[in-house]
Amino acid sequence: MGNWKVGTRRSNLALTQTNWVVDQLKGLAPEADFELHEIVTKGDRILDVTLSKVGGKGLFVKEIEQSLFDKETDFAVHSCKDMPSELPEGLVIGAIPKRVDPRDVLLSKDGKTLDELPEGALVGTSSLRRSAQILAHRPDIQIESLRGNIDTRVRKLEEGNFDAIILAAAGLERVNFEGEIAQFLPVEISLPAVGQGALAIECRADDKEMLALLKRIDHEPTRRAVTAERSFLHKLQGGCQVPIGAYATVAEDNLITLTGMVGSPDGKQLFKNTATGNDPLALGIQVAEALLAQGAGEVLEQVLRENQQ
Ligand SMILES: NCc1[nH]cc(CCC(=O)O)c1CC(=O)O
Repeated sequence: MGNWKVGTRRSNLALTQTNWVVDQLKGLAPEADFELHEIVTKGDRILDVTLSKVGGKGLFVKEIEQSLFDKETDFAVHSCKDMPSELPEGLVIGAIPKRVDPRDVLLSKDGKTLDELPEGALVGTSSLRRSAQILAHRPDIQIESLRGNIDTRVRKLEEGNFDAIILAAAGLERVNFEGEIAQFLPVEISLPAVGQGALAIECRADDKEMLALLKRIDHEPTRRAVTAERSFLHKLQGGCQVPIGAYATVAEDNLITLTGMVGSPDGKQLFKNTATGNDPLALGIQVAEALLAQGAGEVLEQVLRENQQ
């Protein structure tokens, strides 16, 4: 039943994730057919500029969403953290499979941990969220921009351009680079990006047959956690260009505990709040409002002003 066209980015990580999803679906619907369509996004094309300066939300998803609207594809596999907090009218997230490790990790010369890095060490990351939190923990560290696919970033570390780099555990795990990890950063030090470690499968809102198939690989606790994180992000109007982090877990009683963070890129100001609740949307808004009450709004406005310059 069904002949599905699948939109995917072309990177090793994107293809690995897409193939993983297709394998899951084939296991559930052996008679279905899947055809991969590789799509190059703006975020893939512009590699020489710091992400926060490229501007615009959804850098890695726009062209893929267009192909869904045009019916060139039927569903698309994204890293959840690359998805803007609001989807265009007519598209929905049909499934969020079980999340893998959400943490950030440090890769370094000689396997040094964050605390073992020498005074003034050079750390590569283009994420304001990561730089804010690293600098809050180690103000002596020098941060330098680092973009590109996982392979490119690891190569730049190996070529000696940095003392350490920071990446997502999930991406490394998926492309079998875990061996390179020097340290899993505790979420108390580096709160992950919203949705980090989870996949989001997007499709047309009116495609009933597609939705019925995707529902079978949806993981309810992950969806609840990620929905709370995305509600938090949406309330703060954030994208990948602002220093915002969030991480939610779901306990056995189904209650969600969400921690949210807003920081200044220099790490001198870091606002955090944790709350527990049953309704993911309300919980996200509650944690966002707690941060705004602490003064996080001014920090976010400052970052947005600087990005526009
Ligand atoms: N921003 C790019 C991106 N999008 C998703 C992942 C990793 C996989 C994930 O978090 O699900 C990465 C690489 C990274 O941040 O290290």
